[in-house]
Amino acid sequence: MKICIFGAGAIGGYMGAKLAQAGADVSLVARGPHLKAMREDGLRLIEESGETTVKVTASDDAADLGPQDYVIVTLKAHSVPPVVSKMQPLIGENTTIVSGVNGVPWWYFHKIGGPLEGTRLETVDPGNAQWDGFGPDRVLGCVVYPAAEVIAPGVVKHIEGNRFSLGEPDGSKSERALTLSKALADAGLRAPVRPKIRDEIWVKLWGNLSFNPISALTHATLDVLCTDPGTREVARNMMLEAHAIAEKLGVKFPIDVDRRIQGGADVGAHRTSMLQDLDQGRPMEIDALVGSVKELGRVTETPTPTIDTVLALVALRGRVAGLYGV
Ligand SMILES: NC(=O)C1=CN([C@@H]2O[C@H](COP(=O)(O)OP(=O)(O)OC[C@H]3O[C@@H](n4cnc5c(N)ncnc54)[C@H](OP(=O)(O)O)[C@@H]3O)[C@@H](O)[C@H]2O)C=CC1
Ligand SMILES: CC(C)(CO)C(=O)C(=O)O
Repeated sequence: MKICIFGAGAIGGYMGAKLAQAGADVSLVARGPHLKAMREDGLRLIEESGETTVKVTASDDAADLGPQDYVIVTLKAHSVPPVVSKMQPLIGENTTIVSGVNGVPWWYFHKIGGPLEGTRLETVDPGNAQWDGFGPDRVLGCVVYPAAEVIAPGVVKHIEGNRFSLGEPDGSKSERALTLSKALADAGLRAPVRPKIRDEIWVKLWGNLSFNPISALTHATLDVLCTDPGTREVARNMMLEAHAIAEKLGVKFPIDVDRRIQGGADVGAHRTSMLQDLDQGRPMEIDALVGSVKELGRVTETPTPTIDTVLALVALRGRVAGLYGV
């Protein structure tokens, strides 16, 4: 079974190293100095349990790797649409595409049923690049829980977590989902196949939607922004607006907003990924994490005044830094 990880940075590098260590037939698509280092010296993974270096097949050209059984996309959300055409050599008749990207996935309304079936989302899939270029039937949903970082070219530091929840858009326990789940489990990762992957997407999204832009605007860590009375209230209002949208879409939340905020506070003095991107001059994932929820507000005719306000502020912050909308 051939697995290609497209965008093998922090998350893709972590997953790729674990799969390679377990002897899976895995290849990585990356670029720049990180690719060069992985090719020359292997991929080094630093975990709490120790450090390992594994030899990997890596390229910046999908044509070197050929058709795959699974392509796991671990790019930042805004990096995917521009590379859909570059990914075509990886896609054969039965290739499954796993979307390991934060935020509202582009395939959200595929096989959801009801009047919104097939709705496309411009914020995450401008011009329908993924919908048309991959085809939604290939997609297996994924919620990424681990935290990791590329700390030097060719070196990935795992911070915490090993769960990649998988789920079919129609909720079925398909053969392709179970097969990938087993391959990931054999590599020491947790990959449960969920019947309602959208419910899990929303619980994760609750945090990314609110904590990430608030941290980028205030430079506060999670423990601070989740407990400061003012920013906690902003996060709470954003989450309640998102809750109203999600409920109209049939989502059932297993926890309430206060528990979700407490969960954020418990993570401690963590700088969210959006704040790290701002600090390090990398494009910010604003559309996938915040703009997409505003778009879903319009789709479901749900008011999103707090989300709109925070989006306007963080979008301008990103533009002023040259890291958004350029
Ligand atoms: N990191 C984390 O802890 C977590 C991340 N996530 C989510 O997972 C997704 C991936 O994030 P993360 O792993 O942090 O991102 P990274 O930026 O670390 O990884 C993406 C990698 O893809 C490379 N890349 C971009 N474009 C191309 C291209 N055209 N060809 C080849 N390589 C390319 C990037 O290179 P370059 O650096 O040169 O741009 C980078 O190495 C995001 O949606 C994120 O929100 C979710 C949970 C936690
Ligand atoms: C902050 C956290 C843990 C949840 O919003 C996260 O996923 C991120 O940093 O992007």
